[in-house]
Amino acid sequence: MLVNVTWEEALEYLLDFITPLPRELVSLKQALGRVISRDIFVTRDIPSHPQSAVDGYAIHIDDVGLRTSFVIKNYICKGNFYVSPLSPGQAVGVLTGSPLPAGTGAVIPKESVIVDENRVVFAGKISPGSNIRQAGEDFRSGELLVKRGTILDPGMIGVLAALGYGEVPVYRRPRVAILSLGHEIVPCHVTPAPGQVRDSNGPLLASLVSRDGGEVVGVEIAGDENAGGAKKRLQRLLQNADLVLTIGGTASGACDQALPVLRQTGARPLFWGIRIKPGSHSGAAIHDSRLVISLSGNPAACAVGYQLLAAPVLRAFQALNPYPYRIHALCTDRFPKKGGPRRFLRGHAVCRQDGWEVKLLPGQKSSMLRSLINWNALIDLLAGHPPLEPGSKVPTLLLTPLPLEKGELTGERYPAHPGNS
Ligand SMILES: Nc1nc2c(c(=O)[nH]1)N[C@H]1C(S)=C(S)[C@@H](COP(=O)(O)OP(=O)(O)OC[C@H]3O[C@@H](n4cnc5c(N)ncnc54)[C@H](O)[C@@H]3O)O[C@H]1N2
Ligand code: MOO
Repeated sequence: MLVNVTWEEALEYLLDFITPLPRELVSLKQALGRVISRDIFVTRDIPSHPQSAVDGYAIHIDDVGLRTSFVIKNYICKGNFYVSPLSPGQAVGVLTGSPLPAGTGAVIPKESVIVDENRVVFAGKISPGSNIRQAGEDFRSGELLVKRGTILDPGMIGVLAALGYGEVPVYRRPRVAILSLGHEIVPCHVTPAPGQVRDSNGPLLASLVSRDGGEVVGVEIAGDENAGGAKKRLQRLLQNADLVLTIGGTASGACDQALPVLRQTGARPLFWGIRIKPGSHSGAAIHDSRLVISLSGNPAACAVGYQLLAAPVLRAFQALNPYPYRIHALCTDRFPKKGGPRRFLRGHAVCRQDGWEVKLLPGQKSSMLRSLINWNALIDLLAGHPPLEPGSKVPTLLLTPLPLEKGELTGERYPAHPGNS
């Protein structure tokens, strides 16, 4: 077992054990946020045939811009989509989206014509192709639509539905079990007795896992079970999970049981201890082909350990790029501590007109929960760093998938009312 490794080394040891999970078909209704497991091509033109863009009258190509009066041949309406080709001098009444008869050169909107019994008169100007949606103008058959490894978003789901995909091929979601090992931990709905602590890390990790595309298959607490009980619990969770996250007991105190319990299950430790703060006692082990990542019990250390170790693993299981986005951001606040190991500070990053800015969140002790509110970035301070001053540029990891391009502000959400100033 390797001890006190760098974060990069820890990550590579973990990623070396991961291959993308098997593929499965899911219904389009369940596909939002899932990762597509093979390239998907457009299977037919959209629209599949020329269509009218307006309610009006289709006229022949030879009449466009020349003739003003037409004989109404018939109407394409609900239940009557077939019409024989148009001839010069004829008009066919159409609705928005109607297929157009062969020979159509333009569609005149109905508000621009005068209808007189079986004739329609149009005195305005119209050019060839007006008000016609051409076949394939939106998507062309054979075009690459969604690349393997893409996270499906609502727009893609709309296009897949238009193409008739009832199901799509995706990578299976990683199954993740969460186990709190601390003897003092009780479920969050329980009023804790003196010395007991509500389980906040379990629900925290469960929501991070769900947000990152994982399926939470258990959130359990070993509580006051003896080591044998915790071992059995972990063994059972390992049977149904690709990844188990244990919480607490990572330091080397008398009651710290993460590493001993892992060893009792027959898991092989990969590394223990990382040269970072918080999360310095995190470790990992492998059991058959299942991974266990042991995170600190201290809430902020647990959350940072998750982002640095577990989130990349979840992405790798789904064939996504595992590494977090790195930006350089202007830090708005002071952090007085200096020196010590590489430190990850919790921050809130925003993209301003002139670049990224990161605010240091209050409550940076690893025992505190406060910095997890509005948390979307980790400021990465190298070992031996000087105090952080406002206005310094800092390497920062982004924790939520955000577009990296600098956005233009297109308007104000709540423009100031002249009377309110
Ligand atoms: N003598 C030393 N003591 C400690 C060291 C050290 O190096 N030497 N390291 C400190 C650091 S740094 C950290 S981080 C923690 C690591 O603690 P463990 O991973 O062993 O976690 P526990 O001792 O079990 O718990 C720590 C803290 O977290 C609370 N906790 C645990 N589980 C949960 C949960 N599911 N939900 C909410 N809170 C939880 C627990 O009650 C403790 O308060 O060790 C330091 N000590
Ligand atoms: O490892 Mo502790 O997480 O440094 O705070």
